[in-house]
Amino acid sequence: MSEAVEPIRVGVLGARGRMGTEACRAVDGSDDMDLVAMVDEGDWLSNVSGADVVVDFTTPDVVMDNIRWCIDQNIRMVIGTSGFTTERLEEVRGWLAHKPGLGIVVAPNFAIGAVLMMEFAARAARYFESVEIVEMHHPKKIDAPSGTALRTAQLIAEARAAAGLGPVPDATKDEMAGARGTDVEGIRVHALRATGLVAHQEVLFGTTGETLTIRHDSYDRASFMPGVLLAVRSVIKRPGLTVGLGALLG
Ligand SMILES: NC(=O)C1=CN([C@@H]2O[C@H](COP(=O)(O)OP(=O)(O)OC[C@H]3O[C@@H](n4cnc5c(N)ncnc54)[C@H](OP(=O)(O)O)[C@@H]3O)[C@@H](O)[C@H]2O)C=CC1
Ligand SMILES: O=C(O)C1=N[C@H](C(=O)O)C[C@H](O)C1
Repeated sequence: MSEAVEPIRVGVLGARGRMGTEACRAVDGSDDMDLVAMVDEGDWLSNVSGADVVVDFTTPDVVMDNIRWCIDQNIRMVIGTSGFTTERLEEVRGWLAHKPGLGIVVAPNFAIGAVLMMEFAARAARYFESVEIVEMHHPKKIDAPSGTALRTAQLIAEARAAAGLGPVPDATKDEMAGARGTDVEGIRVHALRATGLVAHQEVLFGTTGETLTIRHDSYDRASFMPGVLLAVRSVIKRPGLTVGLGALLG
């Protein structure tokens, strides 16, 4: 006789937001998960204390407090909220060092196509002297550049450094503020906002006589949900900090 497996108890932070609403629906529709708490601004964070895993889709200004609290309560987390600079990731890694066995997944983008776009960009980076990132989102997005663009820039910067590439060539001397985007670890990132968009990104590489453009489009937030569920299932048996969904895809 096989033993019955207990469902994973999941709490969602930012539950009334665009992503939180979708995540609650996806968790609720999963046979192996129970949605045990839906928390939004103004609700008690302690409502998630019975959860095995907390999913966070809030805002960059509150996510670090949420992480600190969940780590203190020994609750695993799956974090989709943006704003994770290298410094923030290091801070979370430091907190987790005191809790061996506890796992957190920070995924800048849960869409499979976006994960591949980042991987392909990291792979291409060493072959092109020039690279710029253009991220395009709906106008209700409060942060810029996007978490996906930040992560892509980090990965490209790492790959360039490993290949011994110098700075991206750019003769600009006379610049109106913002015209050349923002500098993320030496990579120029441009953020566009327009009604009708959901989440889109292009990475443009250039070298002598050719360019390569890698583009990903999410047209619907449903594109993120298989990745969210995969991360919830994975974090149960994955201690430490995992950055990006790539490591969970096999
Ligand atoms: N990793 C990924 O694949 C994806 C990540 N994202 C990221 O997820 C985040 C959320 O995006 P989105 O759903 O569009 O944004 P929304 O603004 O729609 O949702 C955020 C929600 O969090 C709530 N909130 C704010 N503070 C708290 C708090 N302290 N505790 C609990 N809830 C709180 C907000 O409430 P109120 O409105 O009342 O302030 C709001 O309901 C963003 O950082 C976004 O970039 C988005 C899509 C995909
Ligand atoms: O706010 C959004 O919508 C999105 N946020 C994430 C990000 O900042 O990269 C992921 C995706 O781009 C959608």
